Amino acid sequence: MLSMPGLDEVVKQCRNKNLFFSTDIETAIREAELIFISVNTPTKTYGNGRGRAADLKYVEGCARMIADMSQNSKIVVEKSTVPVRAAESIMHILKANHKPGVRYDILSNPEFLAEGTAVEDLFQPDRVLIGGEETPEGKAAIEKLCWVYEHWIPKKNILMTNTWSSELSKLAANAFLAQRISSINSLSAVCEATGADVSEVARAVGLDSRIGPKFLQASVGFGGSCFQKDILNLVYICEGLNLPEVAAYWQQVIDMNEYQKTRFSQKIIECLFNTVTDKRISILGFAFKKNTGDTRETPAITVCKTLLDEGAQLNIYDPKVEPEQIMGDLTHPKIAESPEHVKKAVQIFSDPYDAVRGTHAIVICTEWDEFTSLNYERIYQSMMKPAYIFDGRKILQHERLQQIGFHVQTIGKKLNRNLLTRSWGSIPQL
Ligand SMILES: NC(=O)C1=CN([C@@H]2O[C@H](COP(=O)(O)OP(=O)(O)OC[C@H]3O[C@@H](n4cnc5c(N)ncnc54)[C@H](O)[C@@H]3O)[C@@H](O)[C@H]2O)C=CC1
Ligand SMILES: O=C(O)[C@H]1O[C@H](OP(=O)(O)OP(=O)(O)OC[C@H]2O[C@@H](n3ccc(=O)[nH]c3=O)[C@H](O)[C@@H]2O)[C@H](O)[C@@H](O)[C@@H]1O
Repeated sequence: MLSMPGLDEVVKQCRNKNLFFSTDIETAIREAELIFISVNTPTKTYGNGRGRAADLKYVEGCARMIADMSQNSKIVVEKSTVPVRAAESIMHILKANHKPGVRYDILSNPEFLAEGTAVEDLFQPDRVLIGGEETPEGKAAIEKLCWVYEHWIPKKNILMTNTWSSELSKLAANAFLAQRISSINSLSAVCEATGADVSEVARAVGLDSRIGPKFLQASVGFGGSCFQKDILNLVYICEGLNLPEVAAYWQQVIDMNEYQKTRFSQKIIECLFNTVTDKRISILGFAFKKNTGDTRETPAITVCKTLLDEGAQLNIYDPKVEPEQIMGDLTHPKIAESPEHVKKAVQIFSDPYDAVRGTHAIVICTEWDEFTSLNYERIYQSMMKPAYIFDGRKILQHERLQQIGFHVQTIGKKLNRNLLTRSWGSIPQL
């Protein structure tokens, strides 16, 4: 994880008391009673299941290390997000390297924290989930892990299930969360075409206690290292289980997200008189959400790529993402046909006012709080005219911006007083 408010304090309090960092893996494994495997499980980029299945090579690497180095019994905890029945593969590796007197129990204990609120989520999780075998030994292992959490979490909030339910629940939780975003984003297109306001719709729908208000914020699309990866993994599993209808159902959540990112990007081009060639556009925010410097699967990449492919020049500002990261993402072989072209067309700024000066349009890609309190009168004066703002996160005061003179477009709301377009559907002809 790249950034975590509150983590420094926790580390300062605990370091060298009950928290020790070491690269001596052998000793660490030998001394541990419980071992958490928390390594990355990215989408496979090669071979069978490429682009969809979870790559378990790092998890397998850990299992082999544990098998090699253990001299007494271990409880191995799957903390990484894994496909259903991954625990079986881990157990297979551990058992194949059996040593006398060494017994392994595998538990699934998926992580539900979100980036930016990780420490908060750790202290006050909605639930802790522990899955294990329904044998006396399995139950004893679950109790041991439970005991760790009970130091700060009431036992009633610790849910115990069988291993496969626990593994699947993690994928299911992410799929449900992403599905809500895709659902509201699909309705944002309907709102723009009809005059309904997606925020009002989300509020009205979310007040139904059976639905609830969270995760109904329409946006340029969801990003982050997990939603897409985990749903692709779920789809892959369903296909492997010969459940094509179920696979297609969840695939649609990803497809809708792609549609939303593309729709927003195309809207920018349409509004800027159908051509952005040689126009300079400022991108405010590059992280996949606020309070993190993480750019994995950030929708900003799609927006930037689309504009760059159309010949635009970009000024990019993000308060937390390192310039090398932004350039690396945009020149990645999967994104850029010509990295040299991208390097010439993109400038990265450390000040938002410098980033927007002289540009034709501002595109908000991340909901950083600081973007709401910028001096937009000053910004307007410094921009090319007509000056456009595309608010992909619905965080700005649109009427106020229109009073200043901006042409404003956002997600899920048809804003009046735009020069040439009334809705995302109408393409101005020059
Ligand atoms: N990032 C998040 O907010 C959440 C992540 N998860 C899951 O947690 C897992 C880890 O995610 P991230 O922390 O984001 O990944 P990450 O890629 O940021 O970190 C994983 C780390 O594991 C290290 N690693 C790989 N193999 C290793 C080995 N054999 N020994 C020691 N270290 C090794 C990598 O070098 C890397 O530093 C994934 O399965 C993810 O789906 C679950 C909930 C939230
Ligand atoms: O498995 C994981 O890695 C984690 O994935 C998500 O956490 P995270 O990706 O850190 O961030 P979220 O807050 O869920 O946001 C994901 C994306 O959805 C977008 N989003 C979120 C909520 C919303 O209403 N609308 C919306 O567009 C965010 O801007 C962001 O791009 C889940 O929320 C965590 O519970 C889970 O543990």
